[in-house]
Amino acid sequence: GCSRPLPSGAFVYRGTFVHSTQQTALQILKDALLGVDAQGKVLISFICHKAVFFGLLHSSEFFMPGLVDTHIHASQYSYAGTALDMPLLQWLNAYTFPVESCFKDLEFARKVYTQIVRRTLRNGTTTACYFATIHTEASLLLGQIANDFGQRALVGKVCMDRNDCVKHYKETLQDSQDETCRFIKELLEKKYPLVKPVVTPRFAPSCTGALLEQLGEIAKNNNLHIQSHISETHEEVKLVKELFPESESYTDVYRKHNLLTDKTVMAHGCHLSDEELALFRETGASLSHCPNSNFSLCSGVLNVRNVLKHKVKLGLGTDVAGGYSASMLDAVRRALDASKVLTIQDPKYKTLSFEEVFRIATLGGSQALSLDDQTGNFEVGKDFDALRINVAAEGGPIDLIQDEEPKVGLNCRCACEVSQQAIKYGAFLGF
Ligand SMILES: O=c1[nH]c(=O)c2nc[nH]c2[nH]1
Ligand SMILES: [Zn+2]
Repeated sequence: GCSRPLPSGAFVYRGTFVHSTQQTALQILKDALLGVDAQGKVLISFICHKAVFFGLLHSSEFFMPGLVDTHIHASQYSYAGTALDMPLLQWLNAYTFPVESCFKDLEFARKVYTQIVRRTLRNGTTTACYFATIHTEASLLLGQIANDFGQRALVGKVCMDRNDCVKHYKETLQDSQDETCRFIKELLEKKYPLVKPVVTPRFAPSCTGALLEQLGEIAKNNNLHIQSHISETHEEVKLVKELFPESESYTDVYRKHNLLTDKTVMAHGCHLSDEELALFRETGASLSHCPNSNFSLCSGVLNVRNVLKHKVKLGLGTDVAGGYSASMLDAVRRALDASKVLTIQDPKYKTLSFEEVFRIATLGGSQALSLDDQTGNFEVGKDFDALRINVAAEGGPIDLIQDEEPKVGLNCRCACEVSQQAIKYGAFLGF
């Protein structure tokens, strides 16, 4: 409350704060105060407080939570923006597996991983859930680079013991299991404060049932996160049916092998049935919506409204390099486009609002990764994981119409104030 003194080392910011809560998709708090303790935790939020030291924001600035990229292939950054002329299964064989096999070379890995971590941070991604490759050393290096740059990250060494097309890019069952254990052990031993391992079967078609079984065990025994892909294209769903005839659905394949938990995030899910979404809800597993990738590879359009109706946790992902952009701002725009495509097809479909997509990109992502005790919004006790946005930044990508005294009756926008329009257009949609 107002009368309690701030602990030493604490800092108070004053200005505009924009974030999401469970109740409100987009809350804009003007001239608010937020206290941060010496450990970087939010101490008080949005209350009056007699504090001496202010970090005062300019009127054209605001704070928002760091963006959460719930699905990105760090190893595919080198060919982002190219090679989008094939459907998923051919695309993997023609482009992805040959490039990923190059990460045996640690110097190549260092170059690409440094670039992607730097780029995503510059784009405002303070939390990323990464796929690396099958190579343990390079995957450990990605963890080290994320830690060095101060990005919160889940890092996955990819597991795959089935690959008929690019024969050298796969592991034996034993190697995949042993190397996954080594990767987890060595990454945890580094005690990076923000970087954790995630158990990463590539997707069901790349894994034998025996490997999925082992990975489910490893995740359970070490209480780890799990990530994979699910139901991205019709062709893939059909292939999974052929490869796992004993399972009732694609989702059932993962469930049977203990890979659906409340720390699981599955990318895509474009073609999941209502029964499968119910399984996600029951197990607490989440989905990562990757609209740029879904459009670029012509995979499908996720019905986000239906996912939300089933109360399945949902985040946004760039899915580089199926998605050509490493920016979560692009993911926000593409998510709005995807929703509008569904409304064009069926005018009764309730289009997602910008506010809802903002929440999915921040709070939703943190929930999807089960990191919402640490990040996602400015609730007390979470890390102060924030972006400081200046919509009037010199040389910035947008123009605000300046008018120091807006005239009544004219629709003037004043650059001296962070308006709803500036937040929406300036910070997200305008460039
Ligand atoms: O978009 C995708 N990118 C990938 O690398 C991949 N692997 C399996 N399924 C996949 N989907
Ligand atoms: Zn992917």
